Amino acid sequence: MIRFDSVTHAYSKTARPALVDVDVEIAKGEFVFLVGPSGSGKSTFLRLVFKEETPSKGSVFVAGRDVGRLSSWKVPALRRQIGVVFQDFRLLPNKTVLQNVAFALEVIGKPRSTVKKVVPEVLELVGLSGKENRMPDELSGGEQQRVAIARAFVNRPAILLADEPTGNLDPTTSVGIMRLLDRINRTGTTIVMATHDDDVVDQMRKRVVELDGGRVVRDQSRGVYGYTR
Ligand SMILES: Nc1ncnc2c1ncn2[C@@H]1O[C@H](COP(=O)(O)OP(=O)(O)OP(=O)(O)O)[C@@H](O)[C@H]1O
Repeated sequence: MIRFDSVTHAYSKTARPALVDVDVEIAKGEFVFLVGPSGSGKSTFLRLVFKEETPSKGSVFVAGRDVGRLSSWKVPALRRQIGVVFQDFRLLPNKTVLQNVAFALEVIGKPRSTVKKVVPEVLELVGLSGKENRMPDELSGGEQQRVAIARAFVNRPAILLADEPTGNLDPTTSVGIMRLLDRINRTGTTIVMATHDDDVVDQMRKRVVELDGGRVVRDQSRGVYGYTR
């Protein structure tokens, strides 16, 4: 589903590369944690999948396509296959829970009847039924992240990328978010999650890819967090 083929990426010609000669293959339906010290290249890895950045060398394949060579008019179609969740939720503050999730479908031109049907379904899936009309600032951090996950998943993308999704949450709330991501993964969605959350990684026992200085230094199935910060 995702393949990095000798990928090196530098943000500028003079900068030290953020990723160096990375070879990673992620199959459809896998759940992968990206771990590593701050600045090791985790977010850069995710940005390359999403084509927010294009590799300086090597190729990134998503669903069989070399995303570095994708023409710009095809990028929206690529991004429709990928949901993204961030540490800071990034909800639209002036829209309700329902409107935040519906908006993700409206911008890609889904008919109103589809929006009306699928938004309540996904809000039920993430455990937010009954809170449809709240504003983001009337929700807890965990609930806000559930809205963000609903928004990322409402279009049923093949891939969900999560950059430190539990970074702003307390441990108990984080467990709930991880259960939700696990449930989404069980529907067949491939998940790649960058994290510093050692408890989460150790509890889930999924594949762990560790980066250090932009290089892959460990790739372990049913892995643990495995290094001290
Ligand atoms: N937009 C950018 N422009 C220039 N350099 C960048 C940019 N984003 C990241 N970098 C550099 O690339 C390297 C990798 O950064 P990246 O954000 O991928 O690391 P990370 O592992 O996600 O870190 P953290 O855990 O702190 O989020 C770092 O040296 C960083 O300073």
